[in-house]
Amino acid sequence: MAIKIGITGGIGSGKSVVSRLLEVMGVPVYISDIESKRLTVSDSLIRRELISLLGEDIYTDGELNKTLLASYIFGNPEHIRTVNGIIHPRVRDDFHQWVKRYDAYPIVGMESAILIEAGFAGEVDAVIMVYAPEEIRITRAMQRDTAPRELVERRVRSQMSDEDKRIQADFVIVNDGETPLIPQVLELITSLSKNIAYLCPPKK
Ligand SMILES: CC(C)(COP(=O)(O)OP(=O)(O)OC[C@H]1O[C@@H](n2cnc3c(N)ncnc32)[C@H](O)[C@@H]1O)[C@@H](O)C(=O)NCCC(=O)NCCS
Ligand SMILES: Nc1ncnc2c1ncn2[C@@H]1O[C@H](COP(=O)(O)OP(=O)(O)OP(=O)(O)O)[C@@H](O)[C@H]1O
Repeated sequence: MAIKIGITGGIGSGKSVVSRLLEVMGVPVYISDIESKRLTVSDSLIRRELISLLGEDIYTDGELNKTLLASYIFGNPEHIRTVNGIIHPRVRDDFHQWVKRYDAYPIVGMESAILIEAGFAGEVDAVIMVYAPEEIRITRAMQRDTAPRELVERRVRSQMSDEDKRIQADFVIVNDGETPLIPQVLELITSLSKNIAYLCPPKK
């Protein structure tokens, strides 16, 4: 059975960059942002519940109205809980199916900014935190999304602070733009591989 790692970190921390490096090194990664968007379109239960919560406008020409959903959830903890309660159970089920498909791999990953908040940390064997100071994260997200500071800060405030997440992580990758990234990812793989050897001793 594959070792499952969760890759987390706040908006703009560099999870996608780290996940890409892991994939290049042979670790398949389930990207929750992408898969949850796919499910909001393809899963009839999610569609039905989002329409009954937010009306028909939540889908435009069959596509999710991301602007409407984002303005509903970000900045309102009650709304975010309701929407997460509709989407996250289906993401969890989908991840279980995905893991079965990648069972031949020694290590697989799940990337989610809200791995801990969403309770997905319980689905993985180790939590990897990609850490960058908040101001760097905000600047990166503003540049990447050509988004105003206020919008990015609202999303930052919808997430657990990275300082709190860091305490719960098994392994921290620092992505502050100064500490080299690749050696840290290699160290992570080496340390996980040692655990695999320990858990699955070679057959004689
Ligand atoms: C609100 C949506 C439509 C906004 O889409 P958009 O393309 O503008 O942003 P994107 O998906 O790239 O999200 C950007 C970042 O916002 C943050 N974010 C997204 N959803 C959440 C959430 N429920 N709680 C806290 N932060 C979130 C993450 O850091 C994410 O990486 C989209 O994020 C969404 O459908 N969110 C609800 C589903 C969810 O919880 N996704 C997170 C992974 S399970
Ligand atoms: N070490 C770095 N040096 C320079 N730019 C970086 C570095 N790490 C990440 N970036 C850039 O910062 C932006 C945010 O990184 P990335 O998309 O990986 O963050 P993320 O944690 O996946 O964010 P989100 O939660 O919003 O999906 C991207 O444009 C990325 O190219």
